[in-house]
Amino acid sequence: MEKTNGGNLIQIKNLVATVNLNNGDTLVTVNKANMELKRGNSYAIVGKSGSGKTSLISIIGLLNHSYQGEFLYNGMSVSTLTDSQLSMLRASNIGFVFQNYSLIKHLRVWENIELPLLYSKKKMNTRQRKEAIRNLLQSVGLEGKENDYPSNLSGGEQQRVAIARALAVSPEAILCDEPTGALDKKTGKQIMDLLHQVVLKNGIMLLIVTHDLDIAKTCNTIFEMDGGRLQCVKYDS
Ligand SMILES: Nc1ncnc2c1ncn2[C@@H]1O[C@H](COP(=O)(O)OP(=O)(O)OP(=O)(O)O)[C@@H](O)[C@H]1O
Repeated sequence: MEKTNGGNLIQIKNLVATVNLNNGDTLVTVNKANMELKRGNSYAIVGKSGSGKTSLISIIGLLNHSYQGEFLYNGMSVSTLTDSQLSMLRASNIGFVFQNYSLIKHLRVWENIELPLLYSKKKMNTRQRKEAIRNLLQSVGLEGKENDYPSNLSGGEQQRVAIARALAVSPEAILCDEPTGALDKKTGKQIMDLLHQVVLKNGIMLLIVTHDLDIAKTCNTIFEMDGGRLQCVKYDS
């Protein structure tokens, strides 16, 4: 896919998402949202509980394809892609980091990081995967932990594994839903420092959803959601 479009990795225009409630009503979760998300930049979405943050990031992460409006990825309309093309685009280009780390408990650290490499279109042999995993562990400061199980690691260390797993496919975007939500303030700051360091180094677009304004302020741009409406409240040129 060609990487043009003025540095925009993702553009959404007048994006609307709805859910059908049990009582027959329709709830608008995302109401005419507009965003331009560029490579190498970081973005935060803040807003009250229920304001639509997760609904929006799920669409941007290609996890939910049910919306109206325009969604361009690398200048190409996502609505023209088939389900399998969307899955491949997501698996090969987007890394996810969640509040609860979402590691597979019965797999060792290195096996958790290996999983996206096995599903990506960027095929590697066993030796290349081992080398990639060693480099990834080094980049998140977890050398020597490759054979541990997630339950033997601290919360901060588990989130570092999740970041290494997100980085494994050399993604164009990393999307995080409350990445520091389960961590103390100091560890949360270390995780954000790490995220900013790896996205800058690799020219990745970082988008985080957070309740924590101090965490949001570490990003170039802050959006606020309120009742499904999205507004840009801070922008660094
Ligand atoms: N599948 C669904 N069925 C019914 N209501 C839904 C569904 N998904 C989302 N909602 C509602 O849509 C609104 C937006 O939800 P969303 O999870 O996007 O908010 P949020 O800002 O991420 O909230 P939080 O910060 O608590 O995670 C909420 O009122 C939620 O209850």
